[in-house]
Amino acid sequence: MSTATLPARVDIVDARKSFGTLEVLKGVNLTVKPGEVTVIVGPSGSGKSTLLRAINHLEALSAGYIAVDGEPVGYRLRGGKLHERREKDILATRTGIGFVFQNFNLFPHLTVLENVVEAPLVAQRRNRQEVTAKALELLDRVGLADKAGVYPRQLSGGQQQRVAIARALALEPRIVLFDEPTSALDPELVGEVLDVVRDLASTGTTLVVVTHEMGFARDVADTVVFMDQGRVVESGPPAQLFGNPREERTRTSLSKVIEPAFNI
Ligand SMILES: Nc1ncnc2c1ncn2[C@@H]1O[C@H](COP(=O)(O)OP(=O)(O)OP(=O)(O)O)[C@@H](O)[C@H]1O
Repeated sequence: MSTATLPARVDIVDARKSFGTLEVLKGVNLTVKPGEVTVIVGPSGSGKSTLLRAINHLEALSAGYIAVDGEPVGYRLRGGKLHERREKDILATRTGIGFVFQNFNLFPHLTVLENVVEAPLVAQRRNRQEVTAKALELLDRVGLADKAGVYPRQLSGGQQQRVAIARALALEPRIVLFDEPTSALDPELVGEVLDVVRDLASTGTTLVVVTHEMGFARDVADTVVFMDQGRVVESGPPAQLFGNPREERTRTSLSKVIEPAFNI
């Protein structure tokens, strides 16, 4: 295995983010261990997506930092101080991080195969033949080998999201971030996407998943992180968070899902 595909570790250190006067992240500290699945849950507006986007530097933090394998995202450590990186360097970091968006974000004018090969060809300047072979392999893995030549509009939401996952994996990322990957889907399509994420989790890639799917959190997460109002209230194994939380706020918020999660 090349070092490019070794699972990454993420250290989030006192992460703060404000939009104008709205403080969305109020000092988040969290470590994501290599090869583990970390699932972030919490009420709407608690800052989950903002935190996830900051890992990929789609949002710049107002203070604190996030390091992927010890390297601060978007910044360079020099003389004990953080200096902002150039856009070119940020893009290079980003290609080691796969990101799956809520709304798939596929290019509508490109075929499925073209969507998957675009980033490795353009951002990573890899060999077309090698990238195409890998893309076809990935499409097969997400159950869409027969859809390589069609356009996103010809696919269901679940299929589009599976293409988006194949596209993220084509970058051979050290970590894949999922931002509510099933929330734009009809209920009957949620399972097919979660199955692909489950399969990926079993391969030992570092995954960070923001989701409202508590059954998924319970079954697949190594660590569940409960966020509320811009802070991590509590994190730990699913059995602790859902079954025996330390914090009253976790219990109150997750109590609605504890029963369904454990009595299936
Ligand atoms: N670009 C932005 N400009 C201004 N406010 C923003 C921006 N992005 C997010 N916010 C605000 O930050 C807060 C946290 O948003 P965020 O999407 O991180 O929460 P969340 O926990 O992921 O919520 P949800 O579960 O509803 O997706 C919300 O009040 C949101 O309106």
